[in-house]
Amino acid sequence: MSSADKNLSVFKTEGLPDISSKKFGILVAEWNTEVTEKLFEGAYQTLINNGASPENIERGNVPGSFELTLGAQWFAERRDIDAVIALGVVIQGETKHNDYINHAVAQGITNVSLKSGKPIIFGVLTPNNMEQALDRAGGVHGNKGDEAAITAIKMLGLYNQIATAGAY
Ligand SMILES: Nc1c(NC[C@H](O)[C@H](O)[C@H](O)CO)[nH]c(=O)[nH]c1=O
Ligand SMILES: CC(=O)[C@@H](O)COP(=O)(O)O
Repeated sequence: MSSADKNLSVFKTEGLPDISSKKFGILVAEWNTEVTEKLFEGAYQTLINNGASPENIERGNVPGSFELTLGAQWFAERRDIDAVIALGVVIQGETKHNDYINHAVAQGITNVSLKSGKPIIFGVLTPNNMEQALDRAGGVHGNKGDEAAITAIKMLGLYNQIATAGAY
């Protein structure tokens, strides 16, 4: 299913957990900032709209998407951070460089999530061109930042469910 079939900003909010005390790290890559800033705004506002406190959302900037993994590890190592959202836009160029970045970041973020036991959300667009990027940053296909934020919230809810069930 592609983004054309499932809008990134359309999701159910029933049954979401209380995140008023949860703390989020949001990493933003500094390449293609005309898009990454839209992703950040989407992620930030979605967290606020669903109960997060502004003082519990901490932003960090990284030079490029390749650095999202290490930034996510640094955030995840902090005891007060409950979830991390990693935002970037890697646009296909003339060479295979984008492939190497995309695979490295996807695997790296997965590894940090498994190592830390915390939700580390892959909010990275990997478009062929700028038009496709903008379509997924508040355009016709919604905002990847919205999706990343709601994914973080849902994973925190799943953790509560699983951890609570095993508490007795
Ligand atoms: N071309 C893009 C990059 N390239 C930079 C890398 O992410 C990295 O910072 C560099 O290779 C040094 O380690 N980054 C993006 O986020 N988006 C691009 O389109
Ligand atoms: C993903 C990138 O780093 C990309 O912008 C590099 O472009 P190119 O493959 O044309 O060198």
